[in-house]
Amino acid sequence: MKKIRNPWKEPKNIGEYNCFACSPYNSSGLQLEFWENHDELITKWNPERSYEGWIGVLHGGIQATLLDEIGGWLVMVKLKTAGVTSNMQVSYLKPVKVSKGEVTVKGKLESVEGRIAKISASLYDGDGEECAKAELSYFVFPENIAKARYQYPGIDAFYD
Ligand SMILES: CCCCCCCCCCCCCCCC(=O)SCCNC(=O)CCNC(=O)[C@H](O)C(C)(C)COP(=O)(O)OP(=O)(O)OC[C@H]1O[C@@H](n2cnc3c(N)ncnc32)[C@H](O)[C@@H]1OP(=O)(O)O
Repeated sequence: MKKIRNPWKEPKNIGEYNCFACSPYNSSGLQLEFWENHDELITKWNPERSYEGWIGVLHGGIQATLLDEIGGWLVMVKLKTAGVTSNMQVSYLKPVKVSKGEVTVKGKLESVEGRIAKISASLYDGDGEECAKAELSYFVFPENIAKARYQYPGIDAFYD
């Protein structure tokens, strides 16, 4: 698995880079990191009880955030541009027990039709069981727009 570099992780971005899911500077956020494994993008995250909905169960909104974020980074790494989520459908298959520890989220590009990228993503609990999955549509911007408006730094910035 290849580690993906976070191109915005620079002290000069403190206070500016606040993504709830991926900013290392957002103390209220998930502070996700990413890896690439062939056609998949992967993140791992250790839930704490403060992210529960029902007792002991990871809140479904947090699960949706994890599934959405893997899509955002997949667009940046695999399609080499930036996009925004235009649609996502989540299926919650089994409760994610916080006590089972680190969850793993994997995303994969399914297709690109015009400006819409279709992405599938799955969330696995600490036992490796698939507990949620999503079908995502991302509206993908041309690279020049991504660079001009979305701070997209270009693909080389994601690799050491
Ligand atoms: C300091 C460092 C910080 C770094 C910071 C990093 C953060 C790193 C996080 C990454 C990971 C995020 C992962 C979370 C993902 C979400 O959470 S995204 C947020 C949730 N989603 C949204 O907010 C989307 C809301 N929906 C929409 O904006 C619109 O419905 C959609 C999806 C853009 C589609 O709209 P549409 O009307 O079908 O499309 P349209 O208006 O034709 O085009 C949209 C825009 O693209 C432009 N465009 C499209 N195609 C072209 C083209 N070929 N040429 C030029 N312009 C074009 C259009 O001009 C238009 O621009 P504006 O008019 O808005 O200025």
